Amino acid sequence: MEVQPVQTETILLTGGLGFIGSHTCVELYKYITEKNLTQNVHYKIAILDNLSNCMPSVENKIRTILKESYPEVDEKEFFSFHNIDVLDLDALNKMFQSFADKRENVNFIIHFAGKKAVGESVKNPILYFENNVCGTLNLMKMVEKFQIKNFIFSSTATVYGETDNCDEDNLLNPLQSYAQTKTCCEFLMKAMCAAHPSVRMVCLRYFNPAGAHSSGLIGDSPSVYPNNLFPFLEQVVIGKRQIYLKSFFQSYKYVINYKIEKSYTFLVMTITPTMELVQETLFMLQIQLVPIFLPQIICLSLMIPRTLKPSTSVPVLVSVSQILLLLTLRLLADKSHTNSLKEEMVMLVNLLLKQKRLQKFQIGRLQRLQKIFAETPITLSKKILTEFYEIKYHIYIILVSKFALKNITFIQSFIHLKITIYPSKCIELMCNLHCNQNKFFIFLIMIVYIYLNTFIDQFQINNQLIINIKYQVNNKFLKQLKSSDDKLNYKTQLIFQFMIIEQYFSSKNYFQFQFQQ
Ligand SMILES: O=c1ccn([C@@H]2O[C@H](COP(=O)(O)OP(=O)(O)O[C@H]3O[C@H](CO)[C@@H](O)[C@H](O)[C@H]3O)[C@@H](O)[C@H]2O)c(=O)[nH]1
Repeated sequence: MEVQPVQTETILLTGGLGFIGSHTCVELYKYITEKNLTQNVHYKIAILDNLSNCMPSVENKIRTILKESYPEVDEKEFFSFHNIDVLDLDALNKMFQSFADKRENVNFIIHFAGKKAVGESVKNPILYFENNVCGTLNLMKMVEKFQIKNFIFSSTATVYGETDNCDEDNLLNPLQSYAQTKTCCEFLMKAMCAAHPSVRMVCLRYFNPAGAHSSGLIGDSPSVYPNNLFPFLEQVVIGKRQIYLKSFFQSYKYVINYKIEKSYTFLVMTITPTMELVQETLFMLQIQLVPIFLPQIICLSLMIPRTLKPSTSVPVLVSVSQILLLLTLRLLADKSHTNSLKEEMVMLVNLLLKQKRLQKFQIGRLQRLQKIFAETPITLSKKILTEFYEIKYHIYIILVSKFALKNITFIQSFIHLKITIYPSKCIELMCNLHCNQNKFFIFLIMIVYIYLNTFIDQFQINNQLIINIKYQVNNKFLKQLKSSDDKLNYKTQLIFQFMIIEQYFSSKNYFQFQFQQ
């Protein structure tokens, strides 16, 4: 029997050292490695990046993950990095030609290289149009010249404009330069599809992606000022930046210095549903985001180090209620710290009671807490939690940790809503967030899932992971959430991009580029 020669094809990820690109690379590598074992066509991955918004070290971090995933495969053979700018047409030509010469033709491009800061795009449209549109135009020249058949484009949900209804059939309404550059690129792709019917193109219009790889090696770590809330908060946690969080219910602040260590026990989020508070928070965080990208609800998260040792390295200004809640959680998690934590809480409460600017209800609460401290640890924790849950319009999400899984009945005593999560690569990786509650909810689940995976090692989940979320919100919101329960998984505009990419690779016409106006 005649043996078929193995053919090699290269998948090119532009901007592949960036946030989404690096995760795509890792997932794709797993995918191609499986394929390479069974097929006559072998795939290689090449990353092209000009390093303008990423750390050069990401390359090695990706390699580490690849090696760990498949120790038996030599990653150097299947993964290469090229420090090239998409604006440099000569360099692009040379690179594509060199792949062709080696008979490793590029047949897939996933295009992430682009600038993405909305605020900056408004101030500097020329930079954005040049970078995003000309970069894509150059790649289209390569598509034409080297007869590349598959092109996936990292677009954005901002092409829809200020609307909650982001159906693909909607009219596009890009409001700022960033979105306009992406829309331009989409039109260019549409024109290319019309001119070259055999070329398949896909646009991914995602919202705010967030998350990190479970190895903790790669995540959203921009080299410039973070544009998203989560990398911002993460930089606070690692001590790169200071953060000033303020409780919306307690007007004073308490400065606390905690040494932030690598391993975290809990992530607690305080969510507040009004836009004013969002604005206030952003102001506090000194983040400037264009409002349409914001969810109606914003999460403030604070990660808690495994050991709560006072230190001068990272001053974090948080609200008293958060600290108390966190200490309570610590208390629940680790009985050995019970006494010292209890002392810490007592100290905190006493200290707070001495504050001059306390309001009546705050004094009442602190006094109730004082009484609670006299009780046994478990009753104490329950009571404190209950105390916090009574805060109207606040939602506390307790992440289910190893501890919590063991104590699921305890957690269940706080349940109002039970959510089942089907872990999948796609969810772990990232999903997208937009302003409506369904999506927001999925976003939360995703964050919960990502952090569980990232920070709680030995965390075993088989098919289902139940996250219990206790919340106290107004009835309307609650009803809406409940009634939308069934739709949570699929009836959203979220794009789980890896699902898409996988399907894209495996089905011939399914993702034929579609564009409607
Ligand atoms: O001309 C450029 C501009 C950027 N980059 C690189 O491209 C990557 C972009 O990644 P990052 O800034 O982390 O952005 P992501 O969060 O991955 O954003 C992706 O998703 C956005 C939509 O949400 C798109 O706008 C972006 O183009 C796309 O990269 C970075 O490594 C940059 O160094 C280039 O190589 N060439």
